[in-house]
Amino acid sequence: MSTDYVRIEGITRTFGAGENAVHALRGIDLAIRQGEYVAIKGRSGSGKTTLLNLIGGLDRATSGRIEVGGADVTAMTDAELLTLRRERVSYVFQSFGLIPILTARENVSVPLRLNKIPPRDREERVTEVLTSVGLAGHQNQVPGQLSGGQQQRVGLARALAAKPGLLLADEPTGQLDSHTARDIMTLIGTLVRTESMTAIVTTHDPLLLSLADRVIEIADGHLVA
Ligand SMILES: Nc1ncnc2c1ncn2[C@@H]1O[C@H](COP(=O)(O)OP(=O)(O)OP(=O)(O)O)[C@@H](O)[C@H]1O
Repeated sequence: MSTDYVRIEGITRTFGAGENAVHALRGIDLAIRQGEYVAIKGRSGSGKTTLLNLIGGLDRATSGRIEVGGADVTAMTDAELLTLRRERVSYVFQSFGLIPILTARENVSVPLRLNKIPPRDREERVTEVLTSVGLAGHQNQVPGQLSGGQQQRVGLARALAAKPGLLLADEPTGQLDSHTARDIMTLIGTLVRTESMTAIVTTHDPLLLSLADRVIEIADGHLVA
């Protein structure tokens, strides 16, 4: 039996007030099963990033309810949201977000240090995730010595390191050429299965949508049926 890992009910998000109010999300209802790989498409400004930020607890909804792994994110205190992001939800960014002076290994070990994983387990896990993204031979290079695709593989390895239940990726392939972008989207699909995660990825690229299990479209803050 499949269970929902993410449950979104009646979510709205309005920025500003009065005449200047921007209704970024106007009532979103959505359920995402555990282990599902979902792609969100929509034009620029349709609300994709806003939705991802609400699911990951980086922003707060104006109204509605979001559950992640059975926990009500919309009712959490700031401290609880921090714990959620450290333990259960991780992000991959379009701009990779790696620390330039740290090697690939050191970048990947950051979330494990934050979670106070003992050094031996940490080193083992870092080797495991870097191998699973195909970077076993590049562990001691800093981001500036890696290609864009390799840097995003480090970003993915870092996101996976602490075994999150949910991976959120906002345009993870936006800075990559089409061939590398395809490799990264395929890799996310493989990792979702091998690491038994749920993943939600936004993308503008129609060619990449077919790599996800399901495609959701947002237009003007609504889901398109
Ligand atoms: N912090 C903010 N303050 C005011 N308006 C905002 C804020 N964040 C987003 N918006 C507005 O909300 C709407 C949705 O933005 P959002 O970034 O979610 O779109 P998107 O679909 O991710 O776009 P893109 O594909 O270009 O990243 C836009 O009109 C945007 O200008």
